[in-house]
Amino acid sequence: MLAVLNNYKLSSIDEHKTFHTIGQKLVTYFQDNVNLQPPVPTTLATICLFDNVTGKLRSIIEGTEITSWRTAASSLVATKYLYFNRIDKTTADSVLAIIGCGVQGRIHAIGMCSTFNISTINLWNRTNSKAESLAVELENMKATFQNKNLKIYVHNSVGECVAESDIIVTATGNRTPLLFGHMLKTNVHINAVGYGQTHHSEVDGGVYENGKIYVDSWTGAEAELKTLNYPIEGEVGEVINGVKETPTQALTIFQSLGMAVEDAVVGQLIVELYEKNKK
Ligand SMILES: NC(=O)C1=CN([C@@H]2O[C@H](COP(=O)(O)OP(=O)(O)OC[C@H]3O[C@@H](n4cnc5c(N)ncnc54)[C@H](O)[C@@H]3O)[C@@H](O)[C@H]2O)C=CC1
Ligand SMILES: O=C([O-])C1=[NH+]CCC1
Repeated sequence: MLAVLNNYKLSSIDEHKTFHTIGQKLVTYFQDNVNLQPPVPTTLATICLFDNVTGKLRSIIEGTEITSWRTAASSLVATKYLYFNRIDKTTADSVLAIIGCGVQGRIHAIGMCSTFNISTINLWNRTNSKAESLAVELENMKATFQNKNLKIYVHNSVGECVAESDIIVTATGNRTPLLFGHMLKTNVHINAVGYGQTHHSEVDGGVYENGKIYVDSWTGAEAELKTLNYPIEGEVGEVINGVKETPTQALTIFQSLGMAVEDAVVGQLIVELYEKNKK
């Protein structure tokens, strides 16, 4: 995944300076890593930054943690613009479902509950004990969440987990659909994050058929969603910029692909912070 970005600002570093970045991320996904002792993350990443004048390698950054946070951050932005902007916020009492409680499921749960007024979180994982562990961790973090009275439930089936949920995150490596239309209530937003056989493996075609699909990047979608046989409405960025209207339809899907620009910019920020603190 290669990114070239010119003329952008990192206001937390210097609001007047303009940055130029060439970055590349290498990412691997080895599902059996969880069975090692001690376990190793299944998704591992390394980010390289290159000098934009000479092309010379400038920094190599451990990118696993960056991948987790930037992926959850994209889903948070998508949820804000595709879901929270279409509902009546005064009566909003949103219920979140996390399908797959690994690294991504955990970070999405923490990010969503820290950012939005989530009253209930429903958890499901193939191995139930992992969902139970996340439930304990979230219980201990409640004081830091927007809604301090958050209710946390662990479910034995995906259907039970999503039945009352408004916002759903799918973050498994499942190669066949787990989420079907008949399981969903109306007015739901889905963040489809996991990569199985394809990016759209976790969600059944019937859900895509009845929903409005948004992506992080058209370029990514052209390469990585060739087998998705349903129309894509637009990029989340196009909704943010007002090029596309905020959806009013009840079912929206953010098909998360992951963008190299996210990794390159966060990588650049970390290098700048490192160099600033060295001085
Ligand atoms: N869209 C994006 O930008 C990104 C997507 N991903 C993808 O998200 C998914 C999750 O990544 P991580 O949380 O890092 O992995 P992880 O291995 O930490 O978590 C995956 C969870 O899903 C469960 N799971 C795995 N295979 C399953 C299956 N066949 N059926 C049901 N449950 C299953 C596991 O029990 C585990 O708890 C992966 O497919 C990964 O490739 C990861 C990073 C970025
Ligand atoms: O953007 C990314 O890092 C990934 N997308 C799918 C798996 C990892």
